[in-house]
Amino acid sequence: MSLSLEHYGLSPVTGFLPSKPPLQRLPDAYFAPWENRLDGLHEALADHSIRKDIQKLPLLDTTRLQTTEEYQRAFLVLCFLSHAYVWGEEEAAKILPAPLAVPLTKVSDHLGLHPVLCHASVALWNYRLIDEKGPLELSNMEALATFTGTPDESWFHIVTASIEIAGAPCLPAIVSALDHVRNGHSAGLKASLETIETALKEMNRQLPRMFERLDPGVFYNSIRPYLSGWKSLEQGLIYEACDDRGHSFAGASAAQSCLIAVLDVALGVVHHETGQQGPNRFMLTMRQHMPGSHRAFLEAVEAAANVRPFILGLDDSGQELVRLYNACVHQLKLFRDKHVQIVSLYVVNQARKQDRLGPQPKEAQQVLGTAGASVMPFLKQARNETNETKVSLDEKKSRPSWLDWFLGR
Ligand code: HEM
Repeated sequence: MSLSLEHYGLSPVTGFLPSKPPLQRLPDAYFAPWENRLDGLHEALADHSIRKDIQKLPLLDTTRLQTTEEYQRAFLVLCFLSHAYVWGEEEAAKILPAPLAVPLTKVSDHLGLHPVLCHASVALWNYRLIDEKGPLELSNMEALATFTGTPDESWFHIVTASIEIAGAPCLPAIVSALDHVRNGHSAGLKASLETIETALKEMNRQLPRMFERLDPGVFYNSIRPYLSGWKSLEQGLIYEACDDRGHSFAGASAAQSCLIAVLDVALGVVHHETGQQGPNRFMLTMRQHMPGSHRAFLEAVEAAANVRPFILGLDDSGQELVRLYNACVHQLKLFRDKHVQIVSLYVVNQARKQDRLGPQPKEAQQVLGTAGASVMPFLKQARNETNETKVSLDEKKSRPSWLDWFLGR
């Protein structure tokens, strides 16, 4: 049976972004203490008054939240306040106070997320349309929440969101590609792959726009520290009045983008542990930082993934489909090429500048991302694995056929 995007709360137009712009405030005035504290967050961070303020917050009852949109807004507000609380003073906090910890844990459980900032809270649910009647595109978007109040940070969040928008047509195309393969409908599969290739090209056009208004120094020194999770805290973070143990959750990273993960599984790109055999554990962990319904969609596509085995089973008359399949994989590889350049500029070079690392490339490879990955070897391997997924006609002859794959399931 065909996968239904609607069933997973996804839109054929906006993809993993909500079909309507996110709430800008929680409508119930009961939640005003949270919303008021988020207003001017960067000013409170600049004058180091944030912890004192947050400690005065009341412990609010999340059962008053009604809709999914309200839960998403509450999650965003509580995540921004929590990261401001932990990282907002010279020494990181070790305990998240109950007025944040309790509602954040409840709201994140409801959404199928960990109680920590993630790609959904910084990019998917964090934009407004400048002209409400205007188009959903970068020039008409602004971030709802930032830590720094800088245009750079807003740009960082909305360029990321605009890549999700550019990739949205991939979702219905992936669903139809799975159906066409199941029905042996080559013409339909061709149309689906063409849509995916076009969308990936648009994603690749959006990604370098990051350079236009995001200053590397501002990103590395001012924005990035707030995106970090709790892995660098020796005992992890204790969520007061929830449980007694420390939690070492990863921070926000677009490695939690379900879009890229779903493109990988749909096209049959497999990622291994860096320099080793076996599945890439970091990428699997990132799935736990995707909203539960998005993760469920990813798993459903993964369970049904049939495009690559079908392509491998084609005879010489299927060359056009092989070419199209390779074109999609190539665009995904180009995305990772551009991403490696971005990470070199915004993370590795900045880390070197700070003298935390020596000038040797080998040492620079030890830089960790906000989600805790050792960056360069991991990203380059992911890029190479994508490239190696391309199919050559010679290779096809030595691989198991589509029928072998189907019978082996
Ligand atoms: C200034 C912009 C960006 C920087 C500095 C950056 C940095 C990083 C870093 C350091 C990692 C390693 C994992 C970790 O976080 O620990 C990573 C992984 C990743 N990032 Fe980004 N990133 C940026 C923008 C984006 C955007 C806009 C996307 C797509 C929406 C994206 C998608 C990914 C993906 C999918 C991974 C996992 C590795 C892979 O699948 O190739 N990144 N990024």
